[in-house]
Amino acid sequence: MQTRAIPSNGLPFRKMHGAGNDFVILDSRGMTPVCTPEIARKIGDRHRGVGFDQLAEIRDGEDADIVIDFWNSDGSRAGACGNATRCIAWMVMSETGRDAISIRTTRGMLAGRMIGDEVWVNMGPPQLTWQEVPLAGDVDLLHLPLDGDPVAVGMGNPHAVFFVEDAEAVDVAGRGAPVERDPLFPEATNVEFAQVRGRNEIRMRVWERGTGITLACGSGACATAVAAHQRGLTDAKVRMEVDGGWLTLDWREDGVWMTGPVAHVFDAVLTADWLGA
Ligand SMILES: N[C@H](CCC[C@H](N)C(=O)O)C(=O)O
Repeated sequence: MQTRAIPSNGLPFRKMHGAGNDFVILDSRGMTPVCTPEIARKIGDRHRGVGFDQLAEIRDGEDADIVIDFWNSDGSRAGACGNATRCIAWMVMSETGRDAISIRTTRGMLAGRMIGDEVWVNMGPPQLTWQEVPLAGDVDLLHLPLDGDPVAVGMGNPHAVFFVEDAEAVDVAGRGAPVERDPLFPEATNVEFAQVRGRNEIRMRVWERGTGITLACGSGACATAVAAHQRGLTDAKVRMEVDGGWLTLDWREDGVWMTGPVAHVFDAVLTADWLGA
C-alpha cells in the first residue's frame, strides 16, 4: 500500500482503550495512510515509544463511512480488532452525532450502532470452516487435535478457545505462546482460556497473536462466546469478564454483536525527529 511521508510538524495520534485493550489511533481520513510495519513497531515499543496492544489507522472508505487497518506491536497486521472497532465507532459517532455507521476492515463490512448510551459493533458472522480460520487441514473445529481439546473459531482472525476449570490458575503465557505458533495454524493464532460460570457468564483470559497477554480482546471474546454456545455450554448472549473489565456478546443471525466500555485517554503528537522522518 502506498504511504505518505511523516509530516515535518509531527504525527498526531489518539490513545484509547476498551476494557484495558489499548490502542494508538492514527486518523488519516482525507489523506494517504502513513503506517508501515516499522512505524507500528516503533510506536508500539512501551519503553521507547508510546505502546499499544494494537495500532488502528482510520482512512476514508468508498463504500463505508470509514476504513480501519489494524497493526500488532510486532509490526504484523491484525485481521480484526473488536475493541478498537468499538472505540473508533464511538469516536466517529460522537463526532458526527449519528447513531449508526458502516466500517470496512479486512474482515469485511461491519456496523456500529449507538443503542441508548452503549456502542455496539457487529463483528460479523463467525468463520466455522478450517479454510476460513485458517487451519492446516480438515479437522474437527469443535475438538481440535491439541492437548486441552480447544475449539477453533475465525472472526476475521484465528482463535483457539480452551475451556478450563479455573481461568485464574492458567499460565496464559506458558500455555498460549506454544499454541500461537502450533503448525495447525498456518497464520498462527490468538489463544483464549475460558471458564464458564453459567449459561450467561464466562470468565476469559487471552494470549494475543503478535502481542502477548492483553487485558481484553474483542474478537477473542466473540470467538469465545461462539465456541461456548456451539459446545452447548452457554446461551447466545453472554457477559464476559476479561482482565480489564466486562464485555457483552450477542451471537445473532447477522453476526456477533459486542458492547463494553470505551475510554479516550489523550491526544498527542509524535515528533518527526523521533519518528526518524
Ligand atoms: N485486541 C483485538 C484483537 C487483536 C488480534 C490480533 N492480535 C491478531 O493478530 O489477530 C480485539 O479486540 O479484537
